[in-house]
Amino acid sequence: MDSFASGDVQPRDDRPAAPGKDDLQAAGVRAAELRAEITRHDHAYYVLDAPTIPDAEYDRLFRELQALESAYPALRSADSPTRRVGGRPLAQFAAVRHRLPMLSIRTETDTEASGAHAFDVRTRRELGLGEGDPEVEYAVELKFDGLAINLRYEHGALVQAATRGDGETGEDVTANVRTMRAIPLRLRGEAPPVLEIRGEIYLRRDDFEALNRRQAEAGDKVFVNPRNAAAGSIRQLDPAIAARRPLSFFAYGLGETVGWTLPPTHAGVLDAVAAFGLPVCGYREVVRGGAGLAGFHARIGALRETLAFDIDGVVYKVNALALQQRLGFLTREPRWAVAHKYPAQEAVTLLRDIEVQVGRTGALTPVARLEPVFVGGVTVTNATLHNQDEIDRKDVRIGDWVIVRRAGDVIPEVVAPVLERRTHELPRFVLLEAFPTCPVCGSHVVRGEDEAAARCTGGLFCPAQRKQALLHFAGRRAMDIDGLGDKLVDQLVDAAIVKTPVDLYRLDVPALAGLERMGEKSAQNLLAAIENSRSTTLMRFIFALGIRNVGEATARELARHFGKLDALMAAGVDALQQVPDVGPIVARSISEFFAESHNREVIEQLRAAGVQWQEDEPATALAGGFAGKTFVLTGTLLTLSRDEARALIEARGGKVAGSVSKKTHYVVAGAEAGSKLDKAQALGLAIVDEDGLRALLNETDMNG
Ligand SMILES: NC(=O)c1ccc[n+]([C@@H]2O[C@H](COP(=O)([O-])OP(=O)(O)OC[C@H]3O[C@@H](n4cnc5c(N)ncnc54)[C@H](O)[C@@H]3O)[C@@H](O)[C@H]2O)c1
Ligand SMILES: [Zn+2]
Repeated sequence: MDSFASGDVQPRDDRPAAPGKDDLQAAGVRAAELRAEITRHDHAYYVLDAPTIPDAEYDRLFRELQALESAYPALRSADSPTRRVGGRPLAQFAAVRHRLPMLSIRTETDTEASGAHAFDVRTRRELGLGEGDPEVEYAVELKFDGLAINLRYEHGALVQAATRGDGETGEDVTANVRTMRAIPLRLRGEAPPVLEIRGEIYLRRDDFEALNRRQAEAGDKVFVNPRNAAAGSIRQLDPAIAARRPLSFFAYGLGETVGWTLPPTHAGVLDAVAAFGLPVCGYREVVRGGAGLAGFHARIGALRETLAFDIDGVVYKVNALALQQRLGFLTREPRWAVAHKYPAQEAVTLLRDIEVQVGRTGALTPVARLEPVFVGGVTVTNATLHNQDEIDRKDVRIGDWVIVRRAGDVIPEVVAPVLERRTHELPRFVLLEAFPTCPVCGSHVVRGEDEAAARCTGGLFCPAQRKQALLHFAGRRAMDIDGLGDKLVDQLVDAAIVKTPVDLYRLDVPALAGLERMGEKSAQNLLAAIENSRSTTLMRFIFALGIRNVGEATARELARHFGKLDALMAAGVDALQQVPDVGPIVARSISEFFAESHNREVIEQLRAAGVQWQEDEPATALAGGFAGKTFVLTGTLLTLSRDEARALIEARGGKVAGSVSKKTHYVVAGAEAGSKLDKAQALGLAIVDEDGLRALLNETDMNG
């Protein structure tokens, strides 16, 4: 077991009375380990904008080191990460020496209201306030999850924008920041000679998702979270790229000011900053005492998920600037402010296994079985992996350490594997290999080219799909069983009275009598409706089967084309594609459905139970000469309109498709044929002109 998993040490404020020599030695070894580890993560996070562990894990390491250093003062060293802010600035940017250092904020424990009260108690103590003294006033705001920036305005004009860097020296990112619409190039109103405004550059969640979609489509790097996307956008060298990134900004404080009379409170400062034309977040208040802080923490916690942007907590600041001055600073943080975080939404744990869940429509969702982990306020043991594409994209494998995310009431998900902790090669997970058959019903599992999900094909039989299948079967446009709605289907299935549609035809009054709110009269009505449905049409019956991709219109065409159910059930993919509107995807769904023996059994049982319809002779095509042949029409034909050409081809059993693919048999090219012709040539397809088409038509007519 390595350091992340064992990093559960809580900070200790009181030192042990007399640490033994061995303790000190062990603590020294651990502290050195932690420093190396933290330094590595600092680099990944601050310099590369690409962290490899969740913040909560990092915070745990950091607190453990702080606790060790406070317990064993001998271990303190000036170069410890606990003494420093942020990371080293990148050398590609010009260095900016901050007039006033840009610090970090102390973080209070994330347990309920205690963090709020602890800060209030400490502040009162440090200000020397006693019990009789009034409550301290605090300005409270959100802790935005982005990147700190210092904006320097001289005589109202933006002259420089700098990152925090290591707190003393930041990076000059003026050119990039100038492209941001949220940041005014000129202040409104009467501006002082020097005014430095500090705030956070961040990305809204929707902007972040759109950005990642664009990145993925362009084959570019996808960002882990909005914070890293914002930091990566500001800290790159081409302002044209920064200009295309949808960055937002909130001001939360000041740097150097010259020639400006400051308002007496922090809240007043933010009002003034807003009046200068900078965005200031509306979620801020002035409250009193620990209870006031705790109240704000709870209010924001409740609406956190509904915000348009990520926050990781709230920030409490002593409101009066005079008191802020009295409190002053520690090495890396002011004494007058703390961040009070919310329970972490991400954690690292072991992926023990991948199982699948079968949904109401037969879709198989891979589910991660996890070593239990506390995240987002609850213990999580399962998380969704969505589908095979997501597993491939994230490259998640059984045996990996994975980052798990649980935000609000959202289903926990596996975000990514921690690749650096994959110590030996693990096999890739392939859902169709792990689950060739449905774990619920044993029917075979398929995955269409058109969709991300793998599916159980046993639609009529599979217990997971039972309710959905019965509802569809009984629907008005299907078997039209009046009175068989959601509630009744739930009752019948939950009481195991009905498993497949066949069981409907075996119901009687005694079986129904036991159900809640089912009187004798309604039982009889239902039975009459079921009885009525025994006599139906082939089209309704086909539709009622609930074959994927087969709607009412397709069911009608199938019934017309095949005339008999057995002919439809025996048809292969090619024969199915002769039916109007049936393309390869629909043909595949149909043939997979009938290939599943569980479905065939249910159909046989339905027929045996007396479900019947009128069967017809198959509709015959004029001539079958073009059967199985796909044509694409392009350009203008001389004597035929497109519709006429199409009708002639279809009358002979051929199909006309809209686009050229490897599966196209003939491309009919008229005058001014464009890209379709180019593509046909590139694919080496048979290309005919209008005369050629006529010749083909004649030929089939003679042979047919
Ligand atoms: N995952 C990793 O590998 C990794 C590595 C390093 C740091 N981190 C994370 O970075 C954070 C520590 O970094 P930090 O020192 O920048 O501290 P911090 O981000 O927790 O707090 C200081 C920063 O908060 C920001 N802030 C947001 N809203 C504010 C407001 N209303 N008022 C004032 N400031 C506000 C400012 O940018 C300020 O610089 C932690 O959350 C830590 O988990 C993670
Ligand atoms: Zn199944």
